[in-house]
Amino acid sequence: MKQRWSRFKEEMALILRGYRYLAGAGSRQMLICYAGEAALSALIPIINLYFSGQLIDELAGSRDVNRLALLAGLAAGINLVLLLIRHFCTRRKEGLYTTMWNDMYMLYSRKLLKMDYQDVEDVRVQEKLDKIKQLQNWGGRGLVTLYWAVSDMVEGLVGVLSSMALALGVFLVPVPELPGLAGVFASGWGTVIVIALLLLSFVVFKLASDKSTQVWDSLADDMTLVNRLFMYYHWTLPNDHKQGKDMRLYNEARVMKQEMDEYNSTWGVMEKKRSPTLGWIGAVEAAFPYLLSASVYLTVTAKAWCGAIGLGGVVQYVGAVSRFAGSLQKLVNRFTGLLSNNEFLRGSFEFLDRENTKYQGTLPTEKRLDNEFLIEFHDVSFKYPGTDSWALRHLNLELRIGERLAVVGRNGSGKTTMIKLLCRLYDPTEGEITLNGIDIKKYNYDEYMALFSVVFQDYHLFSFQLGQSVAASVQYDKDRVLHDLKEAGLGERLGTLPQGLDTYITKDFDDAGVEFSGGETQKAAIARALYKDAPFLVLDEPTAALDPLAESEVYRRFGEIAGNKTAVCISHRLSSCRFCDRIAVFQKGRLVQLGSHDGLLSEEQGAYRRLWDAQARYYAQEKIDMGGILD
Ligand SMILES: Nc1ncnc2c1ncn2[C@@H]1O[C@H](COP(=O)(O)OP(=O)(O)OP(=O)(O)O)[C@@H](O)[C@H]1O
Repeated sequence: MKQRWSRFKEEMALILRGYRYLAGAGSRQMLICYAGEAALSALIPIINLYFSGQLIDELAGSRDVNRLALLAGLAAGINLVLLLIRHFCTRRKEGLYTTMWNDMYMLYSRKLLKMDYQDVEDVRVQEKLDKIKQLQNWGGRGLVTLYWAVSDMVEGLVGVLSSMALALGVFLVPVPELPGLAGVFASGWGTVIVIALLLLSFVVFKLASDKSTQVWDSLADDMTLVNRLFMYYHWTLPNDHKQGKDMRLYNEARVMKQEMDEYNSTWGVMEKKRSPTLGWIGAVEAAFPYLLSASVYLTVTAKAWCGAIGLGGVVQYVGAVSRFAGSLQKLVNRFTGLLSNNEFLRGSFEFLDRENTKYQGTLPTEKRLDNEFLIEFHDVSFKYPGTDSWALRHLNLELRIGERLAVVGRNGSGKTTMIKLLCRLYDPTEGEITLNGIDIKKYNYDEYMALFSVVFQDYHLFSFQLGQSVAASVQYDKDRVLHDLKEAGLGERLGTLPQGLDTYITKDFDDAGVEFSGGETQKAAIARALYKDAPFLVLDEPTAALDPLAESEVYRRFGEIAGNKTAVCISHRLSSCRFCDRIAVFQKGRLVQLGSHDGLLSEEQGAYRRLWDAQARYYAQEKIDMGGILD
């Protein structure tokens, strides 16, 4: 018993935590409006029942005009005031509705944005979030349940208390002894039967609610993958125009159809599994309030039959009883629903409470105008979480101040991984990376990140206005943005944009937006890195999408663009490496060569020489095939 009580207290504490969370997330007003509207919705009919009973008794009895007028006036006045307040709450609530959903989604997106990057990439974390969203959108479970529960809980509670107050009289009226069933219900036994049914209802509601929770939860596990496929096939693929070309050229609609058929049959099986159980649970839940009402109706009828209560009393009590049954069902249903929802609430909090495990240092980074920052990799090795193979092994490397370092190597040799470690998106599995002699983990993470401007291979520009995208900010320095766009080679194109920096990239938010070509988008991404003006400039395949002239321009002016920054450039175009001070050659996760272009070329058996020869041969062949057109 003690254990049950402490379990119950735990459950209640979790529900309260949920409400505090929502109120803290900006939904306090919304919750108050919900509660106000619900309380008045329950109270108004009860007040009307009371006045109806009084008016009928007066009409059937002394028919005093003054008292009739007073009762009618009071009823109308109270109704008017309460209806106005309720209307206000409803309107306000509707106005806050969008904000509420915004707050709800923001809770999760804010958490994702602050989460360690390695967790965001982790498919298990993604699955957890998918499950939360799926339960929220389909079953209305999790935090969102607390919103809907406010209405029913308050309406139910106010309804139960007020109808009990109104109906109490029927159980207290003294009655003469009556024969048969009427005697049972008119006597104290009627009250006992009502109370027994009431208690039984609680038990049945709780059992039914537990069962339905079990069904939902087991389905949620099964459905997570199906739901992801659903979103991918029905939403991501058809709606992302960038996928449209491949979809058509490779007739991928065929694959989609097959997958959708598969999905539909899985869905059908799930539905079949769910429907009967949830159906009978609903039927049992609905039956009990009716049994309860029937027993009170019998009590009222028996007492009215023997003349213990008048016509007005019958209207008042019958009305109160039916409201009581409805309110009780609502209250118990919602309350047990809230308790069973705790299972999902726990899932939401597990996600929201997930601690960042990445060590958060406190040291501020030095603010150096001379960019005297020295980064060193000390015997660094790295495995991606959940994998057994080393993506990087025993890396020792120094990024010298102000130097231009090119990083080359075959696909999968660990180049991008090195950049991810450099920016602390991941921490080394072994070894350490230092900045000016201190382990980078000890620095304040945000300050450390501020040292890097990176253009990743899979860079992403948001569909904002061009100026805002480059500055990554709503307010920005226009002259600097213009300068950096020109530096990145987008100056000429900028002149053709009717709205200049205010032009939206893509048509997602504006019909007049521009769809940049792949190369133009890459130039804008380079401009964004330049605008950040961090001491380290890291470019991962920065010219993959550029035309030959634009590419040679970027490399020719690489030194100028990088200024006094330390620049790291990953590239498969080895000719571009000639512009760099040193070249690091990676092979199967290891740094196998490090030196200048000329030095590395002179090592005839070296990896760099092999890569160079392979590429040079290709260009020489192309030159022959094209009959010297390129000369
Ligand atoms: N998120 C990840 N999870 C698990 N393994 C990964 C992940 N990202 C990369 N890898 C693996 O790590 C190894 C190194 O990948 P990395 O992206 O660093 O190669 P790269 O040299 O940049 O290749 P490329 O030239 O193709 O861009 C590869 O074997 C790759 O499959």
